[in-house]
Amino acid sequence: MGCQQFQVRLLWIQEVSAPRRTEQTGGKHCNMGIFVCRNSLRMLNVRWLYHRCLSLYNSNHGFNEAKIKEKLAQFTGGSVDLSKMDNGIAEICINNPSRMNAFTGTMMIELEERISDLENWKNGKGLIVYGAENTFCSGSDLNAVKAISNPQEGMMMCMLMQNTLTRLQRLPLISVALIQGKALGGGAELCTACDFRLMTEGSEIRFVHKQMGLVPGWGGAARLIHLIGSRHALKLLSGALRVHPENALELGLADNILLGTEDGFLSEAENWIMPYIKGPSDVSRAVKKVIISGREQKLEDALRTEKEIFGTVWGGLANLQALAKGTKHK
Ligand SMILES: CC[C@H](C(=O)O)C(=O)SCCNC(=O)CCNC(=O)[C@H](O)C(C)(C)COP(=O)(O)OP(=O)(O)OC[C@H]1O[C@@H](n2cnc3c(N)ncnc32)[C@H](O)[C@@H]1OP(=O)(O)O
Repeated sequence: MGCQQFQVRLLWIQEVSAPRRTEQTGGKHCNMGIFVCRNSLRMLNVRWLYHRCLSLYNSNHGFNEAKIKEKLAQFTGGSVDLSKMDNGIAEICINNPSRMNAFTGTMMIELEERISDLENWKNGKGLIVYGAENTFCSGSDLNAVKAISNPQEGMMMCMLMQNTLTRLQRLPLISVALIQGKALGGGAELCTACDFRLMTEGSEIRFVHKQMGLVPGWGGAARLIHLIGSRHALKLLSGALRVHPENALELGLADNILLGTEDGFLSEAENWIMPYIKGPSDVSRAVKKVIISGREQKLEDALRTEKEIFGTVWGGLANLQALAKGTKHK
C-alpha cells in the first residue's frame, strides 16, 4: 500500500483500533508479554508512519523541514494560541493583531506544533480557528515573504504550510473557521482547510494572490475547487474578488452568517458547532474519519476504510446504550 493510500487508514489504526485489537488477540492464544512488546513496536512503527504519511511532503520530495524552520525562526512576532476545553472543543487563535494577524515565520512553526498537539488530543471533538481582535488573517507576513523570495525557499515554506493545513483538515475534529474582518491571501487559504466557515457581517474572504503576482500555495486553490467547483474558483482567483458573507453563502463557501450575540462571536460559533459534536467523542471522531476517507480515497478504498471505522463503533458503549434505551428518531 502506498503512502497516500495509507494516510487515511492510519487515522483509525493509530488510536481506535489498536486498543480493541489488544483485547481481542491478547487473551487466550498469545503470551501476554510477547504480545504487548510486539504491539508496542507495531504502534511505534504506526506512529512514525502516521506522522510521515499524514503529511504530503517529506525528505523524499526534497523537503527539508529543519532547514526551512530554521529560516522561518528568524521572522518573529505574534503567536498561535491553542486552548482545549472540557467540552471537547479546542480553539486556535491566530494572534498578531498589529499586522492584521499575518503569519510570521515563528507563527508558521507554532501552527504546526499546535496541530501536532491536537493530533494527540484523544478526547477532542471540535475546533474553532479564529483571529485576534476581530479580524481573521491577512496571509503571510510580507516582511518574511520579502526575505525568502527565492523560489526554493518559497517552495519549502509552501510545503511546510501545505503539510500543516492538510493535517489540520485531516484532524478527527469537526473544524470551523470563524471569519471576522478579513481573510486575505494565506488567510483565505487557511479558512478552506476547516470543515465549515462562519462569517460575521462585514467580513470578507479574498484570494489576493494574483494581485501579488502569485497563485495560492498553501493548498487553497485545490481545496477551493472542492468546495465551490472550478468555475467559481477560477473567478475568485483570477479576479481576486472580494467574497462577502451573502455571496459566500450562495457559493457554498460559507455555512452561516453570524449576527452577533451578547456573548460574542466565539460563543456563537461554539453554539453553532454543538449539534455536530454532540455525544461521545469516539462516535463524533468516527464520523469525521468516514468523511475524510470518502473525500480523499478512491471509492473501493474508501468503502474498506468505512467498514474498518464502522467496526470501531459497532457494539461500542454508545451503540449498546442507544440499543438498550430503544432510541427512537421521531
Ligand atoms: C501563500 C500565501 C501568500 C504568500 O505568502 O504567498 C500570502 O498570504 S501573501 C500576503 C497577502 N496579504 C496581503 O498582501 C495583505 C496586505 N495588507 C493589506 O492589504 C492591508 O494591510 C489590509 C487590507 C490587510 C488591512 O488594511 P487596513 O487599512 O485595515 O490596515 P493597515 O493596512 O494599516 O494594516 C495594519 C497594519 O498591518 C500590517 N499588515 C497587514 N497585513 C500584513 C501582512 N500580510 N504582512 C505584514 N504586515 C501586514 C500593515 O502593514 C499595517 O502595519 P503598519 O506598521 O501600521 O503599517
